[in-house]
Amino acid sequence: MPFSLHFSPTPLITAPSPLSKPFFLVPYYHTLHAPKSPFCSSTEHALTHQGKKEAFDRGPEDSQTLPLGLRRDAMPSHVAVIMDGNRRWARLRDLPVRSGYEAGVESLRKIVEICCKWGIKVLSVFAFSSDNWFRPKVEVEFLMSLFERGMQEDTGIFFRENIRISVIGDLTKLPKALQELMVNLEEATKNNTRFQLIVAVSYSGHYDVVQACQRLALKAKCGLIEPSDINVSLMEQELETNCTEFPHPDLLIRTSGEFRISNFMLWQLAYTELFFAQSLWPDFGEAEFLKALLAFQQRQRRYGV
Ligand SMILES: CC(C)=CCC/C(C)=C/CC/C(C)=C/COP(=O)(O)OP(=O)(O)O
Repeated sequence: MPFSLHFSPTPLITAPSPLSKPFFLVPYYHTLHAPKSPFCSSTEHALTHQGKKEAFDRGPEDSQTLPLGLRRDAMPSHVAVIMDGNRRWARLRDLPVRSGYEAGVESLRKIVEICCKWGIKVLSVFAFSSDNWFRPKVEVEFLMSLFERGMQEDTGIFFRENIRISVIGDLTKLPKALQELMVNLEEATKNNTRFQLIVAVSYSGHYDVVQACQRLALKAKCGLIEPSDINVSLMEQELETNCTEFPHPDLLIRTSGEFRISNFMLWQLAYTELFFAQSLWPDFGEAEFLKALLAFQQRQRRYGV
């Protein structure tokens, strides 16, 4: 099951993740609020609009616990991740490449769960770059099948947990069935407000800037705008990250010890804080994520001022 998100302590869970431990069994946690079950008690209730309002529309202040030292008031709104090192992880274990990607999906699931618990609003992940099309066909096909399964299996979790899914990139290159699944899931979850997962597929920063320029050029050609109207704000309205309230990642994490941006969100990363982790993505878990967030909270962001 590549991308079925299991959140603790949802009663429907059959195989809880380590995070489903009661808060008092997780030693470095401290309680900021009395623990209360954050999720509603029945799927039916969760799926009604009223139930959704009552059960999920909570601000970060309702998250039960934060690890010691992590400040709620300095939490990044938008975290972007370059999930690097899946194939190396598999090779190190003499496993097929696909096992690396599958382990990568599991890692993503855990990080999404943590984002929801700790009150991060948006997570963008670089799941497939424009250049990844040049990888061996069998690998590309496997990744497409992973995306397909991710968009198909147990999508009810996105409604139960009030999660919005957005996909950015040149979707026209994807298999038609996958395009449809993505568009449908985006549409179905577009009013979910607790957390937004942005999946970048067939995406590159160059692609994004070029498609935005093309749209602006078209508007100018149709007489809707003057070329001299074009400014940062108009440009940002055309970038693919116009799907989120927080288009500029506060923090970018890249795993696997590489120190590159690799053509991810080039425009949007202008003032983003960067964090490079040694772990390969499938090994990147709660402890490492916490390290990145603590480092972020130590930074002084001056925006050139
Ligand atoms: C449903 C969903 C959103 C799935 C996401 C799956 C996932 C983890 C994709 C990552 C793909 C990718 C090309 C990573 C780069 O690391 P690499 O694999 O190239 O690793 P390497 O640097 O070791 O070769």
